Amino acid sequence: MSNHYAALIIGSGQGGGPLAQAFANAGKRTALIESSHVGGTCINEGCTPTKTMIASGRAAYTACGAKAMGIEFKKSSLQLNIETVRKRKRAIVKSFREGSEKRIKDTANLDLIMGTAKFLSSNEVEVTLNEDSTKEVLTADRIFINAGCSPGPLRIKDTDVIEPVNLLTSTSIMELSNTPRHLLVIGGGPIGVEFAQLFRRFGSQISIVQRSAHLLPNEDPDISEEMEKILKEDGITLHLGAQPQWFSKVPTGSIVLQIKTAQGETKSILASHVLNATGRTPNTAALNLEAADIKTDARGFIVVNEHLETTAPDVYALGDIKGGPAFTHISYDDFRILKHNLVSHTTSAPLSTKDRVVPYCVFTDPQLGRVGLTETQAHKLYPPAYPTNATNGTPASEEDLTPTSENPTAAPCRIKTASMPMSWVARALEINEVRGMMKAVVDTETSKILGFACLGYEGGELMSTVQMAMQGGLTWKQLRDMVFAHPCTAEALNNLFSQLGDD
Ligand SMILES: Cc1cc2nc3c(=O)[nH]c(=O)nc-3n(C[C@H](O)[C@H](O)[C@H](O)COP(=O)(O)OP(=O)(O)OC[C@H]3O[C@@H](n4cnc5c(N)ncnc54)[C@H](O)[C@@H]3O)c2cc1C
Ligand SMILES: NC(=O)c1ccc[n+]([C@@H]2O[C@H](COP(=O)([O-])OP(=O)(O)OC[C@H]3O[C@@H](n4cnc5c(N)ncnc54)[C@H](O)[C@@H]3O)[C@@H](O)[C@H]2O)c1
Repeated sequence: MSNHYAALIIGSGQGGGPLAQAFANAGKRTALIESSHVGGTCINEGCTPTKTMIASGRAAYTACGAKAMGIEFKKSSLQLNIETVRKRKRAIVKSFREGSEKRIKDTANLDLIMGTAKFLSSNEVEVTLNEDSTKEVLTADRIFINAGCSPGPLRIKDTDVIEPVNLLTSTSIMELSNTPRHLLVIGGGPIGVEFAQLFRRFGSQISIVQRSAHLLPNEDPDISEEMEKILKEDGITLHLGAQPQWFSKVPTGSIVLQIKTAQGETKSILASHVLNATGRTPNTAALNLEAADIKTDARGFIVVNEHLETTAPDVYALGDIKGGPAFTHISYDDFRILKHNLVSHTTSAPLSTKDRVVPYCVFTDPQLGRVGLTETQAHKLYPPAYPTNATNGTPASEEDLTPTSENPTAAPCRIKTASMPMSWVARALEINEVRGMMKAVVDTETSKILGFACLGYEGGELMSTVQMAMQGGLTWKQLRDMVFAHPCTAEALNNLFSQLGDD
């Protein structure tokens, strides 16, 4: 059998699996190489298991809040059975993975090869097979890299004093058979906040140490502050703007992290376990990218253009390994772009990643659904025509922005925002889910909605509703005046956008 393929895909992540099937279904001989398990991070270690476990956390939260809704447990107290949580998580992961594996194995023209790929040149890959460590050399007309990312190293001094079983990653934490007594979460990104809240609900004491001034630092500060308020209400201790110094251990066995606080003071935090949630690094080490002259950026991510082409001819990268937004739906959209451009061969213009809308949802409870520009980003994109106070960084006042004979070009800022607490939403009050807020960013010149955030119950769903409106070209005025079914959460959009005026 020839070792030459029309398409060779490295990694069966959220883009790689479907892309392999698309080539094979188009009659192209295709190989999909996977070093670990089919389905990649999302199914095995990312979205699927975390959201399954978070649903258990939600059940605990709801049960604890049931009394306020008039439902009381009379005989037994509430207890966590982590073994059941873990079993349920494993079963769902297994069913998703086996489903993907079956679809791939049932596809004609597609060889699934379990092993680790390494470039020998831009059209030659050596695979070390998992089964017996033998090596095979494969060649291909086109090669696609969908090898993803892994938890990055924890760059704090004296990390080695922590017993390996107590130094957790987003993967190992989901396999614990006991909940940590005190979990110290380093990093306040999506992984940090989701696990912090989950394990708080499972009964752990939680501290988060976040280097930047806010959790989820890419959000507007008012959204991050609302998230911080919610997590504090849940009993989580936050150390924001804190610089971790070094780890040590006390005779009782507890781990101690010394931090410099935002105020410059030294503080010690005691913990039983540490979760490293400081970010993920691309899986490029095994790939020998130099042999194919595939360039990476300063952080090690593969450099691609808007058509996902790397610096090597006929070699493409998709998903997290190319940097940028690291989400399942983005990896899948990369697949759509490549399929359109290289498999479907439609006569329409090639698709690209340029100006792609990137929605996402952080699965805390309540969720944070976000799409489009934040207020901070919108102001950068559309600065006021006459930012009088730019020198001291404060926004120009209405007066400063009124055209006068001295300042004829003065113009008000075209960006406006509307926000309101979830406690104003009838549906939220009825179901006793009033935590959070929603916020929209609009362009007053075009009436376009530029961005939307909902930190609220099922916030991802409301965000998706607004996303559809944005992508369909609806204006904020149309949403302000649209008839939504009462009492759905979406009817709150009438109230939110009414704040921007009734003309
Ligand atoms: C804890 C956690 C929670 C997450 N939650 C969400 C969420 O709720 N929503 C969301 O959109 N995203 C979430 N993500 C991110 C999401 O999982 C990724 O963005 C998504 O899986 C896309 O990954 P990918 O397609 O780039 O590759 P991956 O899914 O990472 O797959 C890469 C595959 O390549 C294989 N591989 C690597 N190197 C080689 C090699 N040399 N040879 C052969 N095979 C190789 C790997 O074994 C892996 O199977 C989460 C991530 C984590 C870690
Ligand atoms: N619901 C979702 O969509 C979801 C959930 C989980 C993960 N993800 C994806 O996974 C990716 C990785 O998530 P993540 O949270 O690990 O990474 P991240 O890079 O988003 O966040 C890491 C945070 O850790 C902080 N940090 C880094 N080093 C630190 C240190 N030494 N001390 C204190 N703080 C430190 C950073 O300031 C940053 O805010 C995300 O980009 C996201 O796209 C998505």
